[in-house]
Amino acid sequence: MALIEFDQNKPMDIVLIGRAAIDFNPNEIHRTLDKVRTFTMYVGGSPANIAVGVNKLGKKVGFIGAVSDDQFGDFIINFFNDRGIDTTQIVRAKNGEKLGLTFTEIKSPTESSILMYRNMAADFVITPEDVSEEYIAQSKILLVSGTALAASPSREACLMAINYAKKHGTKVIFDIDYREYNWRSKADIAVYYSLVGRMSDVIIGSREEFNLTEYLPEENDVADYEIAEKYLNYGNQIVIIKHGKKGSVAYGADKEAFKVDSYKIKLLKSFGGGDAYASAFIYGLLEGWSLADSLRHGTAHAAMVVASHSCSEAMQDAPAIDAFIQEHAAEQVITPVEWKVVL
Ligand SMILES: Nc1ncnc2c1ncn2[C@@H]1O[C@H](COP(=O)(O)OP(=O)(O)O)[C@@H](O)[C@H]1O
Ligand SMILES: O=C(O)C[C@@H](O)[C@H](O)C(=O)COP(=O)(O)O
Repeated sequence: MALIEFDQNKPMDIVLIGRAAIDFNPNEIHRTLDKVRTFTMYVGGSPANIAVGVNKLGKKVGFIGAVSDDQFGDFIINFFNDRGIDTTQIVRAKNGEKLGLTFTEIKSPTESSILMYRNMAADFVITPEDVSEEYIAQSKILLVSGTALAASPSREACLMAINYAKKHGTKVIFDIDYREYNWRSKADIAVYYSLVGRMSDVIIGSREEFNLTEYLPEENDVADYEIAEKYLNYGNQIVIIKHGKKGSVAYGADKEAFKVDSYKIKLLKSFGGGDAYASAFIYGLLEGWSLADSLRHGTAHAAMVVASHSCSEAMQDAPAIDAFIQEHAAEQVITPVEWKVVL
């Protein structure tokens, strides 16, 4: 019995609301950004990466967002259109707002960082009026990406989208997706993240992101399972807490809990894993797989993408992920654990 039952009469598999942006990843690696001369330009933005990932896995994907009215906005829309990702719900910023740009830094074989240029970001101009109730009603899943809650009217657009999803039985996945830029305060983060977390069906976030959701200091003694129980009690079916290269823990409403180790790979960059994880995990849910199989697929996909130069263009299809899992069959990454496991 799948943890989450989807309405198979809904023709769209997932619609995502949030930012589409651009990643400029350095071609010269293992040096600081000020020493880089050339970059490769990729579609970026966590929800856009997830959209590309779920699309690559063969699912029907739509995107709700706002992009700049310039060549960078064209790049996003053309990239999505070329892959069959529906762009009918993407609007153009009207007052010169710019597409978010992320300059990534691959400092060393183990250390990366991202530098975001998000002044007058176009993705924040999506309004509640831009959100179509009918569009959301015909999708099995709505994914809300947390950074879209950082400013209005994008914040209200997300809450409107959630209202439509709850009205029409569309499952809500909250990818916490914290980016420091644009938030007024940590209190605002806690207000909006916890609000959406009380309305979602699945929450995915790093432990740092859950600390922000709970308004906890970085150093605290709250265990993962305590946070998970809170959001399961609000009605979530699954809570996933990611811990970087240490892996993740997952808690199901059916009281199953799993510790998930990372696969051993040659790391190229430490970002991109979360979006790959989310896309392949969601694919597993849509396929009706067990929690464990969906977690394995997400973890394998994450490993493949952190070993690659791109995020969006490194997303894999199902046969490639299955082959990776076979090649790494000796690594038993999934362990059923006691509910109160501490990573
Ligand atoms: N160094 C690594 N080697 C292998 N897998 C990794 C590594 N870092 C992250 N991952 C995988 O990517 C997933 C998400 O990474 P994490 O950093 O927690 O999220 P995010 O990328 O959203 O910040 C992890 O749960 C893990 O499965
Ligand atoms: O989310 C952004 O705007 C930056 C992303 O495009 C970038 O690829 C990245 O940081 C990936 O995010 P992650 O998967 O959460 O590490």
